[in-house]
Amino acid sequence: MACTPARASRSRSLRRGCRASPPARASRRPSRARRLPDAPSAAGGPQGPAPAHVADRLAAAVAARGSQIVLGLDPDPLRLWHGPAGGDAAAVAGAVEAHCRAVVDAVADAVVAVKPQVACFERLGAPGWAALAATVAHARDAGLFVLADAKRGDIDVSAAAYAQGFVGATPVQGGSLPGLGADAMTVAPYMGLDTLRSFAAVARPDAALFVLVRTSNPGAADLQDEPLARGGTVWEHVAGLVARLGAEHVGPESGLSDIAAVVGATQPRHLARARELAPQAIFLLPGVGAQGGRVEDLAPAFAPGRAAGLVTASRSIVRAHEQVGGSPAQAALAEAQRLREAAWALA
Ligand SMILES: O=C(O)c1cc(=O)[nH]c(=O)n1[C@@H]1O[C@H](COP(=O)(O)O)[C@@H](O)[C@H]1O
Repeated sequence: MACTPARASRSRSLRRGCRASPPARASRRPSRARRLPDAPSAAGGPQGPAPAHVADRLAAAVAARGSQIVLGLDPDPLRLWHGPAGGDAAAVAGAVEAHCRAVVDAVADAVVAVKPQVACFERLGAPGWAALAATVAHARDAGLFVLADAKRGDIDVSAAAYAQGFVGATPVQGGSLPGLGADAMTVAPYMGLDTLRSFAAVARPDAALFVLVRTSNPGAADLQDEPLARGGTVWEHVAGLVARLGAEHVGPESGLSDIAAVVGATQPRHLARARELAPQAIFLLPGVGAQGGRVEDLAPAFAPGRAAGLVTASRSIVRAHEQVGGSPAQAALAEAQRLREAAWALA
């Protein structure tokens, strides 16, 4: 089929299909930048075409949906909304998928993204991966940005393979095989900047990386807070690397980069310094609720704008009914809405 300008302008996917693609292009996942803005916004109406840069796309979605909340999906087979799951891996994975679909359906109106914790699916083997893929597709159909929480890190070739699996595609004879199709993935920085570059080479231009900078767990202090001989701490150095890599690809509309930082909400005293070191990075803020963090303490994260801070919560939303009673769906939506309002009031 001939590639006309009109056809090529319809979508980024079509544009890709119409141009001569070098092999490196084949390693990138098929673009689905159009999905988020066409989804119903929190205010109700359909939105216009999506910006091209992933951070601009996310910022547009935050504005359209009126939410900076990320729904964490960490399904535990013994604590599913429809009851504990048992049987073989296929049966348990089926129950996990049904649970995740129900959770997404319940809270989609109050959140901008989902963050499936991939270990919770991978532990179920091949059926678990299928459940993850179905959950991702369901979240995308609900208009949500998808952040695969994989926390990968490895040397260049292996980093590329991980990235192809989550946010890219794998070049094969005669074409490429799509990966999971996530908009972003979490990565660990401790193998160095060259490995982050290898992830970024696959993720760019469509997907984002969320780099662990200062995590929410108590043991984060063991390594990340260690002082460096030349001054500063390990995590501050990582924040600098995030800023350096991110400065290469900043969204023209949002001013935010495609290299984001994970900064735990449990130690909010670090936020102002992190923001100083990485002024254009989107911050993912885990640790609210079950780990003791409070949205009210997170204001420095949002200094560059509303989309610069994403508050992620898993247990406090999905298990809200265990605290307040009532139906799991209603309790989850109420908690997600409470978080949304608290975060929105800060920016
Ligand atoms: O990258 C993450 O999402 C993450 C980073 C971090 O510093 N701390 C942290 O708890 N998480 C994730 O957040 C989820 C737990 O969230 P809660 O249930 O809300 O505490 C798990 O999937 C963790 O892997």
